[in-house]
Amino acid sequence: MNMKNFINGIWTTSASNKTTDIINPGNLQDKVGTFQDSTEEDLQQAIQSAKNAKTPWRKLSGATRGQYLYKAADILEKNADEVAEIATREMGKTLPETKGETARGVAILRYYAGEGMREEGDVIPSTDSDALMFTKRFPLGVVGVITPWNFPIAIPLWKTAPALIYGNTVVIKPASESPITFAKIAECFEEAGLPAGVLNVVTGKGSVIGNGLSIHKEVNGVTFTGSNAVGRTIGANALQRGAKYQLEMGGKNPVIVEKDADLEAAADATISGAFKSTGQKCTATSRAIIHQDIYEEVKQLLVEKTQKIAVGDSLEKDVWMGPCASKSQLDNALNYIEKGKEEGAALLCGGEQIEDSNGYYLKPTIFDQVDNNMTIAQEEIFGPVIALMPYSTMEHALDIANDVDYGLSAAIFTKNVQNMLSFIDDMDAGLVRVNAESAGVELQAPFGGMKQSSSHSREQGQAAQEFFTDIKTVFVK
Ligand SMILES: NC(=O)c1ccc[n+]([C@@H]2O[C@H](COP(=O)([O-])OP(=O)(O)OC[C@H]3O[C@@H](n4cnc5c(N)ncnc54)[C@H](O)[C@@H]3O)[C@@H](O)[C@H]2O)c1
Ligand SMILES: O=CCCC(=O)C(=O)O
Repeated sequence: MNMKNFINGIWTTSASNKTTDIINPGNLQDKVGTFQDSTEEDLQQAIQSAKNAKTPWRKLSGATRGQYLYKAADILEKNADEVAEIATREMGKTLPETKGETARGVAILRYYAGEGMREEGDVIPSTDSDALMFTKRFPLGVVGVITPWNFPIAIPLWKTAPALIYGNTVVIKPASESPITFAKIAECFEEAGLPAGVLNVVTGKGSVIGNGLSIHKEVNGVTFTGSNAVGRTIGANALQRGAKYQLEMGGKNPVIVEKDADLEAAADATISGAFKSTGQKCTATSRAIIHQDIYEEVKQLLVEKTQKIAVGDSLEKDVWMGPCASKSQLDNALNYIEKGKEEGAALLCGGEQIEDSNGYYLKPTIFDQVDNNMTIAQEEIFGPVIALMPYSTMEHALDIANDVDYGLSAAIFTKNVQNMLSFIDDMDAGLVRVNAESAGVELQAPFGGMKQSSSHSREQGQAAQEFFTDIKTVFVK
């Protein structure tokens, strides 16, 4: 597909007359399509069209806006196989994973469609007995949405759907690795009859289009998911001009395995958390902190299970782990592996690219003898690499787990209630999971990180209302 920008309800080519190719990272002969290498002029048109559409859209009832989302959900459900296959070909996640993600996208749309009928304010008793005091929520106006490639369906939808239902209009810049996936979703909104200008899609370089959204004075709010380096700049740009912003960024997520845990279940969850989606989830497990008494046993289990992982073309049946999403993702993971070896960690398995393959395939990798000061224990790798570390007491485990700049998600495996409670209270992470892997976000619950993982806001569930609306306190007498 040769994707165009979607501006004011029309699929439009960029003023640059330039496009960029998208190549399947699992099969370098497979050209998935092209996208527009857009300019500031294209972005300006998209923002203007979102601005023109914002008052009529805001004036519709929430229930009416919800009907568009319900229709888009039905169309996405009908097109699910096509959307999932494009997503797999663009960013390399396996087909069962992208099918699951498409179903999640449908559910996100339906959840927020229902939001159009739910309460949006509180009545607060006034000190004046003759007065009525209440709060009412209002949309921000034009919202800029900047998204990564690793959840190319769910993340754009968990931002766009609440933005729209609460009455905002949207200009979205999807990641350059997975824009066609979002074009397919935009087509669902188009087919659902969404009024022109309410949703606009502009592709291109992050430094031009993403940055442009963050500095444009007509963009009232910016919601970003991606790396910390980029997020910091976007936040600073938005703050400087007084726009609302929300940043969801990286993680360095631990799993703690206590000696009383079901070790098989813990090992399975560690493998799944670390290597599903080729380790490219913000919630991926990248550190396994294991009680010293069971360390060798768990290590053995992890290595045995990892050696059985079928790595290959994500469109093929029975493949469990696909390629890295791009050459730069592969190179980045390989650099961290080299760094791990240089700093003295011991490679237990993996650690190298799969030669003779037709894509960016990396063997799932486990490191032993990792010190928490090592780079591989501190920095987000965003690839299929896990570092194992032993601990002696629960306090020690939590010290190791918390000794990083990030605080997105964390898991523990234990049968001991006191350990569970200590973990829930003392683990600095926005998502803490007990006897479950570190990845796994539910659309109806708040999601976001502590420390450097987030701007301390939350996405999804009802929490999304906090970002996508402003509150007015109304006093009537
Ligand atoms: N916390 C979360 O919810 C969450 C979810 C998914 C991914 N992530 C994080 O995302 C990262 C991986 O995604 P990525 O590689 O796409 O991240 P990225 O920061 O490189 O890109 C994210 C988006 O920002 C755009 N961008 C790039 N440079 C920009 C600039 N100068 N100004 C404005 N926009 C710019 C990109 O084009 C893309 O659309 C990881 O760090 C991962 O942890 C976080
Ligand atoms: O990459 C970040 C999102 C993670 C997620 O959606 C999940 O773990 O389910």
